[in-house]
Amino acid sequence: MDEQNSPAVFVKDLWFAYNGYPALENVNLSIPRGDFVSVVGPNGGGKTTLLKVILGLLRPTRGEVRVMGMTPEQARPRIGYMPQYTQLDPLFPATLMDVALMGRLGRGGLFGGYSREDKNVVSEALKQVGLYELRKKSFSALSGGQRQRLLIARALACEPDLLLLDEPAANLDAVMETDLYQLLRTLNERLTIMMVSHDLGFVSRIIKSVICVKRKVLMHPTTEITGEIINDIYGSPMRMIRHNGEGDSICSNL
Ligand SMILES: Nc1ncnc2c1ncn2[C@@H]1O[C@H](COP(=O)(O)OP(=O)(O)OP(=O)(O)O)[C@@H](O)[C@H]1O
Repeated sequence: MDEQNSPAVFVKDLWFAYNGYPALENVNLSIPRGDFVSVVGPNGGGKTTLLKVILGLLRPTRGEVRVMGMTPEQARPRIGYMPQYTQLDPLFPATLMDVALMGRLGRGGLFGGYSREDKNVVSEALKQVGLYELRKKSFSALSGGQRQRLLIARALACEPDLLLLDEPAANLDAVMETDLYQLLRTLNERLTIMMVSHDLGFVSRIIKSVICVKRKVLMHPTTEITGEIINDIYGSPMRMIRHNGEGDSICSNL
C-alpha cells in the first residue's frame, strides 16, 4: 500500500500483552482517512493501550500496525497526541505559548530554540482552539475547558494528519464539552480523529464510527451501533437514544 492511498490506521492480527497479561487480542482495523472514530469500552478494556500501540509508544507482541502506510515510529511526527491525564502541574510557570510550543518537539524544536516557523504554526494552532488572544497568559490562569483546548493546540502543533485524543472531555461540564466537540468537528474537516470516550454519552452527530475495545476490538459505523452491541461490550444493560431521526444516536447507561 502506498503512503498516499493507505488508510489512516491499519492494524492486522495485533496482540499486545503487559508482562504476559493480554491487553489486546487479535485486533484487525482499517480506519479510512477523514474518519472521526470514538473508541469506547469498559474500564481496563484496552483503549489507551490501543492508542499507544498506534502511536508506537508500545510495541505489539505480534501483528502489524501501519499509520498512513508507515510504521508508527515513522509516522509519529504526523500524529498529534493528547494523553489521558494532564501531567502539567496547574502551577507550572509557563505561558500558553510555551505549553503549545512543546508540541513542536517532535519537529526538531527546542534544541537550538524554536524557529519562526515553529512560532507561526503554534500561533495558528492557538487561533484554531480560540486561545490566541490569551497566549501570553500563564497556564495556571486557565479554566479546565481552556486547558483541554490548549492541550489540543499542543497536539496540533506538529501539523498532524491524525489526531489521537484520550478522553479529551474528561472533567468538562456540558457546555465546555459541547464547545470541544464543535472544535473537533471543525478539525475533522482536514484531519482523521480517534478519540477515547470513557462513557457512551458521545455526541454521535460528529462521530462517524465507533470502535469497541474489550481486549478484542470491533469497529462499527455509528448508525450500526445497537443496544445489543453495547450490552455486549459493557456486560450491563445500556439504552440507546435515537437522537434526531437521521440515524444519529446516543447510548447511555440505564
Ligand atoms: N503499564 C502497565 N503495566 C501493566 N498493565 C497495564 C499497564 N497499563 C495498563 N495495563 C492493564 O492493561 C489493561 C488495559 O488498560 P488500558 O489502560 O489500556 O485500558 P482502558 O480501556 O484505557 O481503561 P480506562 O477506561 O480505565 O482508562 C488493564 O487491565 C490495565 O490494568
